[in-house]
Amino acid sequence: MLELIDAGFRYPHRDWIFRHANLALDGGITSILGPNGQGKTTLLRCLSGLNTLAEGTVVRHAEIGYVPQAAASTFAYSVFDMVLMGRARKVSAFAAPSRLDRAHTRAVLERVGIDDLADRSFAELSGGQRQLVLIARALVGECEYLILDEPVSALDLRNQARVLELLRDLAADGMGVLLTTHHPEHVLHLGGAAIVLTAPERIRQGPVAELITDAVLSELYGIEVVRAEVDDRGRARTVLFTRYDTADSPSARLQEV
Ligand SMILES: Nc1ncnc2c1ncn2[C@@H]1O[C@H](COP(=O)(O)OP(=O)(O)OP(=O)(O)O)[C@@H](O)[C@H]1O
Repeated sequence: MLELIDAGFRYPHRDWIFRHANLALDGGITSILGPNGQGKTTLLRCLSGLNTLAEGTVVRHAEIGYVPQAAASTFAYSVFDMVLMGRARKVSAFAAPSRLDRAHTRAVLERVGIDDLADRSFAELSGGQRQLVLIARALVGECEYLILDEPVSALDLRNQARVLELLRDLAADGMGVLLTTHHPEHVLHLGGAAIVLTAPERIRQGPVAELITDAVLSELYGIEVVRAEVDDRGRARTVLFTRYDTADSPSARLQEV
């Protein structure tokens, strides 16, 4: 449904963010991991059509809903209107939203768990609340592929869990889901596929179970990442932890050379 073929992107007068990239996304959940500044947002924007590739081709066979990273906002709209605006592509240019559009908006607010915020001003919300509103706004447009930039970065633990479950539900309903994250343990929980950005010409894609190993994560972040199995109500669950005493770790030595 989404594809990059020999794709390259660079900002004007800058080095390549990625080059000779080949990716094929066929639906389900795909998580993108990479260190700060490696190009995750840029890659999402290229796949969404918000940035234009410098080289190669992007193929888009799906209607895309894009959820940007939550940012400060001066929009004085109510949450309800803000989400309703996501319905725009379902409403003809000169038509007012119908009762059906309003009912759909209410249903999505409930599904995301923010119906109690409907009448609040978007500008007055916290970062986490805004993040949930932006997810609702993308969903209300009934896209086929939901692309989310760090959708849980501003959320507390319960809301992180709620959004992860929502993304799994949406994928189970047939929606493609592509997200960036700095939480490898969330990627293990979500399953599906992963994309790992290590360098402009080193972008790997594969099943989470095969690609997301201690060695790959340690290389990716330059800090030792170790997995452990814990008992989660009678079932084995993998958790990850980093070694903070990095002074003697192989990755610290690697960074020194
Ligand atoms: N508009 C721009 N003009 C020039 N350089 C940019 C622009 N936007 C981003 N960059 C640079 O491109 C690189 C990749 O940025 P990007 O936001 O895609 O990274 P990221 O992996 O999403 O980072 P983070 O995890 O910190 O959000 C960074 O070095 C950034 O400084």
